[in-house]
Amino acid sequence: MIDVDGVSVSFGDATVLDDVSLSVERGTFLGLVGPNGAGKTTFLRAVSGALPPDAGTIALDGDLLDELGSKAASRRVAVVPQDTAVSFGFTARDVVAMGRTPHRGRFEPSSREDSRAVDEAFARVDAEHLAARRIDELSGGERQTVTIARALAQETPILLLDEPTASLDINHQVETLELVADLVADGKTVVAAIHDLSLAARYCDELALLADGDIVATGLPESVLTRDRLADSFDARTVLRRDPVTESLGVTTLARQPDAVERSVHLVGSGSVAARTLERLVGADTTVTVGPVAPGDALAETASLLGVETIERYPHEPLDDPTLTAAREAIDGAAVVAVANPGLVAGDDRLYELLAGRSPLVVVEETGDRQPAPERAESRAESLRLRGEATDVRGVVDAVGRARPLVEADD
Ligand SMILES: Nc1ncnc2c1ncn2[C@@H]1O[C@H](COP(=O)(O)OP(=O)(O)OP(=O)(O)O)[C@@H](O)[C@H]1O
Repeated sequence: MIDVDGVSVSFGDATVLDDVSLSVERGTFLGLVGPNGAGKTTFLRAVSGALPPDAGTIALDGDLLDELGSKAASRRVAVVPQDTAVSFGFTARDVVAMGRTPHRGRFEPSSREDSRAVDEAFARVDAEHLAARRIDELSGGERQTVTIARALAQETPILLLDEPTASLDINHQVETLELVADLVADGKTVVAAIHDLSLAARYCDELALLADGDIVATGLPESVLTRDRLADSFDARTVLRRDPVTESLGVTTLARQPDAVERSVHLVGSGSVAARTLERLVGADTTVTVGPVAPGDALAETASLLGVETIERYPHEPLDDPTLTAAREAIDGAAVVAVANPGLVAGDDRLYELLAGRSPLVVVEETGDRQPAPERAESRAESLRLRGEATDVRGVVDAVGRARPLVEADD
């Protein structure tokens, strides 16, 4: 068990960890998440004993770390650091054997016990084929595997990993975290700094969110990762949903818009252009309403994930009166109306009538992705384009910010 109590660490004037407390039960996989520079590496270095804190205590299974001595601490905690320094000329086996140093006297040769631990570590990470290779000739991912093997050869009850998946491809990310989860199932206690929140939520038993020098939340992934907390800690707008395959929490980060545009926008349209338009508008802090749109459409699904108020319509049927009234109110109430896919929208007579005199209007479409529309709809779409600010999806926030009512619409 790891007990961190009131730990503070400063570098010069900068306080990186400020009175941080955290307990990790034995046999737990704890994911340390938080923005760049939050202090995750510093926290791991403090727990490993490499960086004595300025204040507070760290205890491993009840023993104070600063009273253990470095060799005894190295028999309790192994570290897989973020940047693996390349030891030129050493073989992978030499590197893994270095994990045995805490178990030997200073000038003691390696024992049969050491050899067994090294063999087992290679077997555990399925990397026997790398043992004779030179470490400086391995790929980043292979080197990472060897570094994990070195930590396993250390045979410690606690393992700390600093961004273990950072340099790995998607298969190796999952393989590495599967391995770590197996080690935890076998009784190891693991703390890992992980940037990928979806992977962290999928594999970790618990998460600790570190931001502004303190742990702002700990607990089950779904209780720690909330939209509001991610907005506060990462300054990110996110969509959270349960992954249908893994059933764990998936986190999608919306594109951050440089400037907030605090205008109310009503978005009419359908399909992926409309969905991506919505993503950008929500990312820019506009107050958006959506519709009418049929359930199951990409726009409707995105609106539901983003918690955006949506007017629904029956698919493949003319707009009924209540839906039309709701749409008229939303369109009249918004500062700007955005139309995504004007060719499709203009094909709907009643919808087109709602939009025809509306100003200001932003018309969003992707060149090369224009929906072929029947002749009449195409000429109406052209009139919408002429009346409004025409833009592609990437430019929509700027266009909404610029859009001003046409003078004739004020008459
Ligand atoms: N040895 C050091 N001397 C001075 N400042 C340091 C030192 N180590 C870390 N810092 C500073 O402490 C802060 C936290 O760094 P740390 O590496 O712990 O963050 P992190 O959460 O691991 O970041 P990242 O996600 O980018 O890896 C940063 O502002 C960093 O510049």
